[in-house]
Amino acid sequence: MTNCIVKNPATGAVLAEIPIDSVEAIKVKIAEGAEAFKSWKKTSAHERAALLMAWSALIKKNRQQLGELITAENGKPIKEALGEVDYAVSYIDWYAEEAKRMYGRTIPAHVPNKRIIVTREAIGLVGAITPWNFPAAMMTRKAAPALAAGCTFIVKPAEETPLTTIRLIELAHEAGFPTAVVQSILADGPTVGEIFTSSPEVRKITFTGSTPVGKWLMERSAQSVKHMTMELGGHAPIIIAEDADLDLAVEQTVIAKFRNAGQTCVSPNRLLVHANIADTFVEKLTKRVDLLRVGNGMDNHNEVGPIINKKGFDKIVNQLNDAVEKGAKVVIGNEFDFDEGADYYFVQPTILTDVTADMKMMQEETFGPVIPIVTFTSIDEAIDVANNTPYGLAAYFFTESYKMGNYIAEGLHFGILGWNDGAPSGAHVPFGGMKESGIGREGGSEGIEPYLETKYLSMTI
Ligand SMILES: NC(=O)c1ccc[n+]([C@@H]2O[C@H](COP(=O)([O-])OP(=O)(O)OC[C@H]3O[C@@H](n4cnc5c(N)ncnc54)[C@H](O)[C@@H]3O)[C@@H](O)[C@H]2O)c1
Ligand SMILES: N[C@@H](CC=O)C(=O)O
Repeated sequence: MTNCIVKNPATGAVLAEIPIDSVEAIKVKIAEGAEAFKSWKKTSAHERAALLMAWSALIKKNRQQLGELITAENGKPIKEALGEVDYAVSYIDWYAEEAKRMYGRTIPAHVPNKRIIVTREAIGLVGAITPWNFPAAMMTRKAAPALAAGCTFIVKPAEETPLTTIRLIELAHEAGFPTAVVQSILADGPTVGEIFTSSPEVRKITFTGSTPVGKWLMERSAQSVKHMTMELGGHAPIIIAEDADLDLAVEQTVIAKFRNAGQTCVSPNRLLVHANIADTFVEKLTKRVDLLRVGNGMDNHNEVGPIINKKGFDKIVNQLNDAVEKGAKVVIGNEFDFDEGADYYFVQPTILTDVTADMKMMQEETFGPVIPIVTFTSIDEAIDVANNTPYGLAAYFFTESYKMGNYIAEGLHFGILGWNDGAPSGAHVPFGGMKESGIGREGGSEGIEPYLETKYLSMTI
């Protein structure tokens, strides 16, 4: 591959053809990033904060253009894409503030004539790898804390959606960041993975993407003992307890599930509903889902965009066929609008009942607008089913009882919990997963920690 062909997933039209970086060119950029670290780490936190604020201002000024770029290359509805720009910039604003709070401490010494000072310093050059589903936010969620901490940064966006990243990096340079401090590279994943993991100059890898690729990067990085942040796949459950506010549960389920056509790491993949309210809930949910309009995200009326590519579409169809063959009932959906020649793929929002644990979608990430529903009769059973996955990213539950809510929250083994809340993400919270959903947290005061090392100085006075 010498060129990266970027397509509009809603139409299959080619948006851009961009030359990919050669291995040599990537190595040069890594060397430049490592060299730039020597002076960048010495800048003051206030100076770095000011540059982040200048970058944020330029992104806000270019909000509409960036939103349209996201919709063009990712497909999500323009309203969501503009929301993603705001979400992306909120990480920059947050870490512009956090840059100034990288506090150290002093430790009382064990003898009178010693003083001990603990400081935090930047790790070095960070290699970032990002997915296509949030081309702006997954990048700034890494770049902002890295730059705030004093690290230099080099990002490889997904081949499906590099245009947003390229534009964001241009804006960073326009804001005043030195060219070698924040860079992007364009090449296929395995090539960059190979280079990043084997480079002694890349001191940290921060990756958002699938669990198998994350595992591969971790294995390879062991050789040079790199710092790693892994934001990997998920298989979120929603538990609807018997006393849940069903209208609220329906509204929040729709928000959580159909954002980005279900192509979101925190998207619910299983809906567990108490048997006594299942019929009412399914009826209400179906009525609401029936209202969702599917189509090109540039049309403001559409709420569910296309699937990113044929590979993603085939996976969804395969899971649906498997479920139906094994006895699932289609309440709504399981319909498609696609054209392999033109290369676009839409999936109608789908609800399935009579779902069983042996169906593929109950174990694998679907990454599409599909809700499989299973029923339960006791909350302990629901918690066990919810936890029965190697993933541990997000989980949601709906109950009006504070006792029940706390009981469920304590029983769930997931990094992110939404109680009566289908949209728990934000720059100010520690986003991340347990088990095979990842290592480390992004966002919040926790999100800058992975870019810092601890050093202490012991002085005899
Ligand atoms: N936990 C989170 O915060 C989070 C956020 C968004 C997406 N995700 C996950 O990302 C996945 C969807 O994205 P995807 O299908 O593009 O994932 P993916 O792992 O195939 O690709 C993600 C990125 O990794 C690159 N890549 C692929 N193979 C590589 C390799 N061998 N070495 C280095 N880089 C490589 C890709 O080019 C892309 O840039 C889902 O599993 C989703 O849950 C997780
Ligand atoms: N949508 C997630 C990112 C993963 O896809 C978020 O809320 O940040």
